[in-house]
Amino acid sequence: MSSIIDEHAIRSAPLRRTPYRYAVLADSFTDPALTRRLGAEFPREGFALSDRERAEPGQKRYRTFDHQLVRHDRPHTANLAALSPLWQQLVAELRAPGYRAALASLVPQAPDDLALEVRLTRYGPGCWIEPHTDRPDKVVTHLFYFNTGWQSAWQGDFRVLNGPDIEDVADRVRPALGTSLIMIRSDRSWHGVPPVSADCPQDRLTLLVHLHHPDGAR
Ligand SMILES: O=C(O)CCC(=O)C(=O)O
Ligand SMILES: [Fe+2]
Repeated sequence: MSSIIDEHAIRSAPLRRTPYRYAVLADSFTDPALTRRLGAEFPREGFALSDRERAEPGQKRYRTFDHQLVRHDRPHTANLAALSPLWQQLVAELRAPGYRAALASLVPQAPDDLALEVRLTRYGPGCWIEPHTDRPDKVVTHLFYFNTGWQSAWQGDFRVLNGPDIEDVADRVRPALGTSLIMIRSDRSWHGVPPVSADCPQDRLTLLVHLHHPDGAR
C-alpha cells in the first residue's frame, strides 16, 4: 500500500508565526478513503484514565483517557498488536525515518537524536487539558484528529492561546477527521482544550506525536 501520511503536506506546512510557530493541515493523509477508514477504525479498547485535576505547582492539570503506542522510540507491543492493520501501518509510518525527517524539517537546527512518543487519547464528557506550553524537552508536537460532525457547542476545540488564559484565544481548531496541527514548542506555545460538554455524544479522538530530547519524559 502507498503511504498514508502526506509527508509533502508536512514539509510545506504553512507555519504561522504568531503567537508562536504552528500550522494546521486540513488534509493530513494522502487518500480520503484511507482517512475515512482511519476514523472508523480508531481504537476503542484499552484506554486508561489519566486524571490529574489537582496538580503540584508547575504541573498541568488534565483529565483524559490515554493509550500509549510508542514511548522513547520503543513500541508498546501489546497495544500495537490490538490495532487494525491500517492503524498498524500508520504507526509504522510514524516510526519511519521519512516522517520524522519531514516533521523535524520544520524546526530550525533540530537535533538528529530526537526520540519519538506516540499516544492515542479519547476525551469523554468533562475531559480537558488546562493551558500549558508543553515541557521544555518537547521539540515539536503533531496532533491528528478523527471526529466526524463535531459541533462547536460540544467545546473541546484545540485552542492556540496568547498566554495562560484559556479565553485569550488566538485560534481554534476543530477535532475534525483528517485535520492535524503541528506546534513548535517554545516558552510561548500556550495551548489547551476546554472541557468537552456533558451532553457530547461522541468521544473526542486524538493521535498525539511528540519528538523530544532523548533524556526527557512526560
Ligand atoms: O488533544 C489535544 O488537542 C491537545 C493535547 C495536548 O496538548 C497534550 O497532550 O499536551
Ligand atoms: Fe500539549
